[in-house]
Amino acid sequence: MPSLGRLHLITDTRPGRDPLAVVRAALPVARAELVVQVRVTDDATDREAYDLARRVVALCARHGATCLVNDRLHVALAVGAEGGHVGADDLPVGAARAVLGSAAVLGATARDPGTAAEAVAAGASYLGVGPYRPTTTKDGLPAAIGVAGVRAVAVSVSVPVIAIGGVTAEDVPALRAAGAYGVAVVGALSEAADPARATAELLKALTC
Ligand SMILES: Cc1ncc(COP(=O)(O)OP(=O)(O)O)c(N)n1
Ligand SMILES: Cc1nc(C(=O)O)sc1CCOP(=O)(O)O
Ligand SMILES: [Mg+2]
Repeated sequence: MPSLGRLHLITDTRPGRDPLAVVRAALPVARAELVVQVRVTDDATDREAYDLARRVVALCARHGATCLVNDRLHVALAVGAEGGHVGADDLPVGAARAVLGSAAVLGATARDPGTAAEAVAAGASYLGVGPYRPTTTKDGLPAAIGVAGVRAVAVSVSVPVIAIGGVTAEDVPALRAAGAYGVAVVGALSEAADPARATAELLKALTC
């Protein structure tokens, strides 16, 4: 299994965004520390997801970065992505592992230690833990879990914890101190005036 990057960039599904432009800006800066998770809206077609993921896989390969596909594991397999990410509404973690195979990177969403333990036992190779803060990027999330919620999961598992939800570079020291291995962001890069510079700031905070 490839070693996991610490900075996870999730593609922005909101209208008017250009996810590939953000990926292109972040890749040369973060290289192998970057994991790009291709996430599309629920109403996007599989063909749309495939076309985006295929392009991201090609870009990541040039820079030694990792591409994962959110939810749609058949798309991950079809484009040759390194793996995928699943949550409560997706395939169960054990089924996702069976689909992707033992060598794949498989992320699972966990908001508490109990769910985290189940996900790891079922084959998750990392956990997405949040929402750390309230965020406007995604609707329908439960209340923010804060540093304490991230720490509660991080101390309970042996796989990397990736904190998600409203994360900025300023949050990274506290999240690392709480045991997070890395962070996943949408807005911190997609909304940045200079996504390459924002990538460098996040990376510095994650690796210093
Ligand atoms: C790194 C990371 N953590 C959590 C999530 C959320 O996944 P999920 O709960 O399945 O929700 P959707 O992203 O599918 O809407 C994630 N994608 N990545
Ligand atoms: C896709 C996603 N999942 C979350 C969860 O907590 O499950 S938070 C989130 C969006 C993260 O975007 P931003 O960095 O802009 O807050
Ligand atoms: Mg999901």
